[in-house]
Amino acid sequence: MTQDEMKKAAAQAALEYVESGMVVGIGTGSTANHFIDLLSSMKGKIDGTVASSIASEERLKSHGIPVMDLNDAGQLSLYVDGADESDKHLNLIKGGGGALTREKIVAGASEKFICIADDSKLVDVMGKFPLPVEVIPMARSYIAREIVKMGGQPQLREGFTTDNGNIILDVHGLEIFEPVKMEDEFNRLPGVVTVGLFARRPADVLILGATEGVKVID
Ligand SMILES: O=C[C@H](O)[C@H](O)[C@H](O)COP(=O)(O)O
Repeated sequence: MTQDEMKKAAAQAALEYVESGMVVGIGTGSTANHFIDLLSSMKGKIDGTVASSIASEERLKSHGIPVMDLNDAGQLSLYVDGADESDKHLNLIKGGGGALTREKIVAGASEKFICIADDSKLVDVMGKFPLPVEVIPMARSYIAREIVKMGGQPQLREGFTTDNGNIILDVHGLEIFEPVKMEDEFNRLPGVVTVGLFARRPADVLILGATEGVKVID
């Protein structure tokens, strides 16, 4: 099985959590794209979706799947999204595609968060994947200096602007032993919009595609 086939297998397994009449929160990235493509077979049964990025919104619409504004949707039953890394407690690093802020909002507004990934994403200690931080452009240098004081090596994601008009600093060299504490430390810095650590709102279920089949951790 290729890595992409594992992602698709995880996305297929997540479809089982979708029930008639639900409004489903939809993540961003290659694994979420598989989920969107598979969800099109159920588009007549669900009440709609809320997208976490412009890219996902466009893909949903291209399948004729209705997309709602989060402000009109109320609390969502389900959120399905990928991740860049997960630990065994289902704390996540997200934002490799730069969609972390809207993803964190939609995840926060959802009762259940199903994370779908291939099994290479499950790690003992997070941080090998550079931690994305969305930053207001005028705060770029200040936040970069603060990150260095915290022991990280920030790198500007060149030529990239988020859906919210901000920049991303990818932080290398971290070993994340206390994810909640680190999420709070980043959130305290004025100018940080969102850090891609999902520890205060981790996933509820992790579905991993693997060569030997799909594994579910909850
Ligand atoms: O901003 C992007 C998201 O957080 C993605 O969920 C994450 O980067 C994983 O993407 P992929 O499913 O392409 O590995």
